Amino acid sequence: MKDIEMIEELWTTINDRADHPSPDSYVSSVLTHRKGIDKSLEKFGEEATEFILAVKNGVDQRTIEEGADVLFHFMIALRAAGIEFEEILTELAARRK
Ligand SMILES: N=c1c2ncn([C@@H]3O[C@H](COP(=O)(O)OP(=O)(O)OP(=O)(O)O)[C@@H](O)[C@H]3O)c2ncn1[C@@H]1O[C@H](COP(=O)(O)O)[C@@H](O)[C@H]1O
Repeated sequence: MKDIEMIEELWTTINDRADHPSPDSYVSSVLTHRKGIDKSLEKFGEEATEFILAVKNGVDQRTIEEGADVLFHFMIALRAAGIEFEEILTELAARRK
């Protein structure tokens, strides 16, 4: 599977978990949390901090795992904020030199 297709599939899954919450779903648990959008923002902040600390300790497999956590929780926060992933890609594309 191409990397971009994997990201697209994950975005579709996140939206599906948001639209059809399931008790077994981690994504649903964040998006339906009593704290509302604050839960996804809190998780994104935590994962970003963990990534920074991991990099400061030297790049290794753990750094990769923390990086994946940051991207995953960023995508959940986007959904919570009502922002389409496509909008981020469009903005990045507009900045191309
Ligand atoms: N990529 C991930 C992914 N990365 C991390 N995690 C989960 O994210 C959680 C974060 O770990 P933490 O240690 O921060 O969490 P915690 O302390 O248990 O949680 P909090 O109480 O702090 O929220 C763990 O439970 C991991 O299992 C993920 N859960 C799901 N996915 C993807 O999301 C899809 C949908 O998952 P579900 O919503 O669970 O169906 C899956 O098919 C995967 O592709």
